[in-house]
Amino acid sequence: MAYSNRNFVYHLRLIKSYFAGQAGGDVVIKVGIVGGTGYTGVELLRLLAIHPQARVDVITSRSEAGMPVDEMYPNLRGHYPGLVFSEPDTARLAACDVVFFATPHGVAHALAAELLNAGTRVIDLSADFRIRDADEWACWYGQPHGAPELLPEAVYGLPEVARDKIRDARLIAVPGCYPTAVQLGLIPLLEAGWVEPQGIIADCKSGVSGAGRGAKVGSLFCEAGESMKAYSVGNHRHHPEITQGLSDAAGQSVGLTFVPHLTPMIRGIHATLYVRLNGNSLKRNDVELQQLYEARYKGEPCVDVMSWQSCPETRSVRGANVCRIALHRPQGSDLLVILSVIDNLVKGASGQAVQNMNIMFGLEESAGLAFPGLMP
Ligand SMILES: NC(=O)C1=CN([C@@H]2O[C@H](COP(=O)(O)OP(=O)(O)OC[C@H]3O[C@@H](n4cnc5c(N)ncnc54)[C@H](OP(=O)(O)O)[C@@H]3O)[C@@H](O)[C@H]2O)C=CC1
Ligand SMILES: CC(=O)N[C@@H](CCC(=O)OP(=O)(O)O)C(=O)O
Repeated sequence: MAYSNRNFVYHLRLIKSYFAGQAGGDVVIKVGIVGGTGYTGVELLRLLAIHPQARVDVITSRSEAGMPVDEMYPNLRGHYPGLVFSEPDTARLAACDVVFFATPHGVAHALAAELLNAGTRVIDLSADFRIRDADEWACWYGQPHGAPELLPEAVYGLPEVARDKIRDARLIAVPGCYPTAVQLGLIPLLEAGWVEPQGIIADCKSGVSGAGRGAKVGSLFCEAGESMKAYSVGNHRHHPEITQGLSDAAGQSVGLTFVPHLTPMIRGIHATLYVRLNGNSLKRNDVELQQLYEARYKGEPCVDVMSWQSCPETRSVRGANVCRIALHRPQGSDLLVILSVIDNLVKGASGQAVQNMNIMFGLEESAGLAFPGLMP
């Protein structure tokens, strides 16, 4: 196949960013964000405000075009002088090194190819490229897949699994919030083959910001502020995404019951995961189980394996790009309970997106992300 001009531009940018990263540093990554007024969009702005090597050049909103960013979000006052929301404009976005899509499903389908062709890398926070099979995506998302030709090159951006692929990727599908908490909680056991791959139960609780900023009756304070409810029992759209990741880890298809709940907190995901040890692994003691997790996540900057039988709190990861995990084995039974917590807007979305950007551009993986959670 002929080496096109587009490929040349892309590889030139890649080489420049790689060497700038190796040089330790003074590279400035030009960032565009599509969907800057939503919760994941403003979280990207908060994180990138203190990022040492990124500069937000373009931020879009159709409804707030013309509005200064720090007028809409006063927490950003002083951080983005002169930055104004603008209508999505592909030419301006294509002048960026990387564009984040913090938009509803379907938007990245429509715009990603043009940006990639211009040599801009794309990090999509929506589910547009998370499921490998276009027909399965269409089935769960209720619309035809808008860019099936891009699926083969899309990399599922869970750094703890796909770091090497992320490094060279042009198009990243940032994992969903529930899928991040569930996969990180279960991957060590599934990779090791120590648990029954059928009969996995993921009982998950989410804060209300998971539903986005758009006005919805279910997100009103009077509806969600002092109440808790399960929803989409057995048919949530994250089911195929979680199953895909867990099956990859297990090397065979897994059986999963996934029950999400809406809880009266603003941020946070708490996943309580139930699995049964299989045949030979029944003999494993608590120390071996704990060591499995500690070894699997050794050196991972964004995963914290807590001590045996700890109870991680969502507030301990509030605002932080961390997944905290703890293991329990009730009364020495064959049942293991794994607790996994993240902030849905950080490790579950925007923080993980920035982590991917850091890897793609050869920066320190936790650049701009190494701060603790907010307690109380
Ligand atoms: N909230 C969360 O915890 C998580 C969210 N995600 C995913 O991230 C994405 C964004 O979520 P979230 O920030 O919560 O969503 P919001 O509803 O809060 O914000 C959506 C943003 O997209 C813009 N937008 C909407 N439609 C279009 C369009 N057709 N073209 C261009 N821009 C558009 C909106 O601005 P405007 O209409 O003014 O253009 C707004 O800025 C979603 O796909 C979501 O599923 C992933 C993980 C966690
Ligand atoms: C509380 C709540 O409503 N959560 C959302 C999931 C978060 C989200 O935006 O989904 P993606 O990760 O697929 O982008 C939901 O259940 O639909």
